[in-house]
Amino acid sequence: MPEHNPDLVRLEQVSVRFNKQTALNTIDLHLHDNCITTLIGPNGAGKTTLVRVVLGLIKPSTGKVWRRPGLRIGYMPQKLHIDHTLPLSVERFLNTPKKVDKQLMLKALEDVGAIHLAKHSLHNLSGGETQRVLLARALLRDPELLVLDEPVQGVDLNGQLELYQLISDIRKQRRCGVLMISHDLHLVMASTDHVICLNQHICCSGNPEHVSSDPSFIELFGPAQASTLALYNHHHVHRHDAHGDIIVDHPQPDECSGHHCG
Ligand SMILES: Nc1ncnc2c1ncn2[C@@H]1O[C@H](COP(=O)(O)OP(=O)(O)OP(=O)(O)O)[C@@H](O)[C@H]1O
Repeated sequence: MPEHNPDLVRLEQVSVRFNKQTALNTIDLHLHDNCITTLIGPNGAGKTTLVRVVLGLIKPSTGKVWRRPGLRIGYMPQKLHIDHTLPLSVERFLNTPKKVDKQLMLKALEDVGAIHLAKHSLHNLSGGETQRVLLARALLRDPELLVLDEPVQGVDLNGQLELYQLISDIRKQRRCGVLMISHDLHLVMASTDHVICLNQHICCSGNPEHVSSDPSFIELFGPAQASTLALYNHHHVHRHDAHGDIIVDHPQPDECSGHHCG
């Protein structure tokens, strides 16, 4: 039997220029089944542009894009743009613009913990509930690749952690690939396999611990952010002995978690 190719999307030496401005510079990127890749970078770094290239909405000025033939992509936008004067239930929203299979819709709502919201008005949902409904909509196509543009925007801290956990669970259940944009590496650390730090070009990439100690990450985000991350790492790198007492494991500075996507 031929071996299953885990690649979903490959970008090779992709550059995007708008007029004379370079938004992306020679980007190499592989997205795989069952792997969460997070894009971080300052405002204007090209994160949304990169997502749009992956979605096929922007053609690169130079470089190559390959997608698995027939690839099903579920996309969760940053914000919901709807007319607040129109009454719209969650169920109806999920059936717009095209009616979807009811079982699929219920399964998607169940997977995001929002089945109880099916009949609710979309306009009365909290920030976290709205994001769950948007995520359910992205799941309707049974995607092989989920693309999430700042999925926790407008959500309080606890809600953000819950959403990242949910994204992690969805990946585990469906074994799909995930590409998401985040502004906050320390919140997303536990729920990502691979981080790409972008500032027009890829400044550094790897597992979250590796990226957080990379000099170019520290240069981009400043030492304060990096030391918060270092603290966060230390808090989480410990085990408990038979009595429940903490045994601290000291990580090596550039230790790799050994995780390989795919
Ligand atoms: N359609 C466009 N035409 C011209 N310039 C664009 C276009 N889209 C994006 N840009 C420019 O490209 C650069 C990268 O924008 P992009 O939205 O990809 O950044 P980002 O990292 O997603 O930013 P943010 O974190 O602020 O959302 C910016 O300088 C932006 O002004």
